[in-house]
Amino acid sequence: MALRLALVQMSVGINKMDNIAHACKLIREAANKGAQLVALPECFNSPYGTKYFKEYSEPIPGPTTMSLAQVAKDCKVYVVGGSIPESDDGHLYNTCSVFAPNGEIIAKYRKMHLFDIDVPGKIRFQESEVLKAGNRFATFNAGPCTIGIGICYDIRFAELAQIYAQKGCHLLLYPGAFNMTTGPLHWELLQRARALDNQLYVAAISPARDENASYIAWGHTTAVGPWGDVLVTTDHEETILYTDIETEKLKQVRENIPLNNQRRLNVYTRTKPVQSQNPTTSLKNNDMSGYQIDVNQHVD
Ligand SMILES: O=C(O)CCC(=O)C(=O)O
Repeated sequence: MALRLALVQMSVGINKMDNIAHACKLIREAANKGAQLVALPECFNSPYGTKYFKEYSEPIPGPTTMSLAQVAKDCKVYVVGGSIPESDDGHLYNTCSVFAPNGEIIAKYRKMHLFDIDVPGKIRFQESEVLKAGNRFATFNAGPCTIGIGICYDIRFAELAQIYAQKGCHLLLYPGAFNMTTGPLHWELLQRARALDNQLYVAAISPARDENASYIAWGHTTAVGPWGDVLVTTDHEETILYTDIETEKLKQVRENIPLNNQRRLNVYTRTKPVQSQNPTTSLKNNDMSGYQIDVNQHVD
């Protein structure tokens, strides 16, 4: 049994209500073409940028998620609502809501790894200046599939994908908006890496490129199979991509290359790190300071 997926690479402008209406129109179009699950890009109701998040933010439920709930119900499809700037209790989050075909919100995911990078002369972006990171995983079931959600920068963290694989996910969906610096080399590579090392499906959904925006998205919405193969991809214009998720494929790949029976967990046991010598150097949002592998340990 397969799940028909639609990945909506939509154009996003500065008018929030227009963005919402446009997303709903494209969801209807995808549903009419037979999609059972329709996924939107990161930050689809707002331009992407720290200066926009507060102005475009809203609570959940709010105008954006209520519109998506209605269209999910009208079209009887699952909707993965990309992400929006969410306001809650004085904080802002980058949040994805998921809607069932009856319009109910069945999952909510707040971006866990905030996009803070500095590539001198190319790009500096600090989401943590305005956003708070989420701390919860989000999975849901759609037909034969269990699906895990991450948002954009989250795809760089192999651990998140691995945890979702352990939770039984067949497909990981990453609404994202890579840029003209990291997109060309990293966007597809990261999707293939996460798919291949966990032997599952991965798809990443970008907004279409707007050359006049302050943040220029790479586009190239893509879906990758459990063999690491690109199933469907595109350039940077607005479009909807379709692909089928076949859970049986995971079984086949995992039988052919049985990584899950071959892991040497007893050799690479994880240990907690010692307390940082200088607490001021510990990273924001990294409240556990991570776990690290004890490289001196060996098992005879
Ligand atoms: O990791 C990257 O290169 C881009 C990440 C990003 O754009 C985001 O998290 O929104």
